[in-house]
Amino acid sequence: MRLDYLTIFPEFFDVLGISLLGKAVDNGIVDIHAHDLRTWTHDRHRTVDDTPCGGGAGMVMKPDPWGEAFDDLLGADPDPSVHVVIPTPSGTPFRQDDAAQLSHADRIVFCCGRYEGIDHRVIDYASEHWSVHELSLGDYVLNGGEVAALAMTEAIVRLVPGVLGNPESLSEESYSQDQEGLLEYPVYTRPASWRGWDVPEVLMSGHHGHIAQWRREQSRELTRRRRPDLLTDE
Ligand SMILES: Nc1nc2cc(Br)ccc2s1
Repeated sequence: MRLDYLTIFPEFFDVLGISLLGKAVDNGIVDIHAHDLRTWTHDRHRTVDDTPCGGGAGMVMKPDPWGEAFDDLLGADPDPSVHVVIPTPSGTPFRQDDAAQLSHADRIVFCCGRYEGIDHRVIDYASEHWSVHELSLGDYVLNGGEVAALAMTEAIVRLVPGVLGNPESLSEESYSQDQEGLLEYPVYTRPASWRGWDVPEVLMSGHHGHIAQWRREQSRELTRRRRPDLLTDE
């Protein structure tokens, strides 16, 4: 899997060389390239933004640098197997299913906007050539798409075979299919008693059936309280 990041702050993505994702890069599972969008500017000030047409506050990212970056990175031939991800507050919610689908992609290009956003014609042009995903992390606004791209990258890459040491742990996580899309149950480890708080007895019983039942009940109760929207049968 090749991941490209178009951004005016490429150093944001230096962190991807650390820990699990770093190992995935060292093992050749993932190939990461961060690009400074100003590479594709030609004026003395390396300008990437301009005032919004129709007025309004702030600045909008000019289309030219993005188009020239696409030309260099992707060429002009349409290829639906290339996924262009644009983090944006106005995007569709990024969910575990999106991470799962994108984990099968061979190529993902993250376009990290700043200011008031990217000239919409960039999205229109990209949509004619590649598979475009305008995705939001949640109902809040960041200063740019870089932090969102990092979060999406981790959610996607950890699902790629060979990246996680113990892929079995994936099946018991929140939102995973095996968890029926429910929130993950509370987890405990030793000591059995800590500052007056004990590990639930059932988890110390060694009775796997009872433990599985308790965990299912905990997941449903937690989901009912915190995320009733995830419950499909109520
Ligand atoms: N939640 C999000 N906020 C932002 C802001 C900008 Br500016 C660009 C992308 C995103 S994704």
